[in-house]
Amino acid sequence: MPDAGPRADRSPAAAAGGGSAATLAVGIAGLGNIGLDVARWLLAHAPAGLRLAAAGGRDPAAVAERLVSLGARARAVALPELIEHCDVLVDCLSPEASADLLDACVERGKTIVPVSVCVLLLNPGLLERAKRSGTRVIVPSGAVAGLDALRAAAIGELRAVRVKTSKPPAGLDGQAAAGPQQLFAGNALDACRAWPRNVNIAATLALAGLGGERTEVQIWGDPALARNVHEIEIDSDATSIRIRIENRPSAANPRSSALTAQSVCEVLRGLVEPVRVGT
Ligand SMILES: NC(=O)C1=CN([C@@H]2O[C@H](COP(=O)(O)OP(=O)(O)OC[C@H]3O[C@@H](n4cnc5c(N)ncnc54)[C@H](O)[C@@H]3O)[C@@H](O)[C@H]2O)C=CC1
Ligand SMILES: O=C([O-])CC(=O)C(=O)O
Repeated sequence: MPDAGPRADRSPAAAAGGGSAATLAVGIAGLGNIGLDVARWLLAHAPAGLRLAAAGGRDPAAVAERLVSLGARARAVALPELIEHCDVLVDCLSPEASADLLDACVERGKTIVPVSVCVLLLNPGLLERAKRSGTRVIVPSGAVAGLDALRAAAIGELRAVRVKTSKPPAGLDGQAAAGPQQLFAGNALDACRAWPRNVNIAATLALAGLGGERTEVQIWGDPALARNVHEIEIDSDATSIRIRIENRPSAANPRSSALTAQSVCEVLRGLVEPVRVGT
């Protein structure tokens, strides 16, 4: 194995593309529902090697107030500056704001963890530029399960990936009907265009598997549901998988499942934990 030399930095910060400090500085863009949950976890439970260094938003004064209310000593900055203050940028913005931030960050050679995955599917140039510049993009599993097996199946002949998302009306901009109602049927690209805040899991499945054009998506509103339900079918030459996920909606934003923030925390934990379980 080639010797990396005496100056090679093997710290978590270096592995994440950041500086040489022993502690990874995490920046959170958007202290909304998911961003706040991730911040709370970092403040209360972050493993050694991770710290909340900064948060950014449209209004830095409002971000500063939120940080104070959490008892955090992290910096509050404007969004474009956030990347300067962290090794890992967790992007918890809604899609319309996330596109601009990711565009500014993909050439900075740091690590980005974006939750609005539809933005990546709709702008494939972002991932291409990130690859060229050595910017690491870690797409969290978010509200979906089964990506480990999907990625493994994609090594072989992946034949079909289908996802049916059903949410209570409050999770779908209040679309109410007397019974279950189909709101969309088509591919993941068109689903992301039409429902960018609601089908990030479809975008994630598409990136891991068959791509946006071949990943089949249905969206249903169902007033009888109390949870966000995702039914996934994966067929390949090696396996047939059926997954049913029943996610508790977040109290602060019923569109987003509580599992999403936990998934981001698990990504962050994985950056500093030597032991990894699962693909
Ligand atoms: N990957 C996944 O499985 C999932 C992804 N999501 C994505 O996560 C996103 C965030 O979810 P939540 O935290 O629940 O939403 P939220 O609405 O509570 O938070 C959104 C944040 O974006 C900020 N923001 C919105 N527009 C902005 C603008 N123009 N400029 C600057 N900041 C702006 C808001 O101030 C807020 O801090 C969702 O919009 C959705 O796209 C949601 C659920 C699952
Ligand atoms: O949180 C969920 O259950 C799914 C969701 O909103 C998304 O995929 O964007």
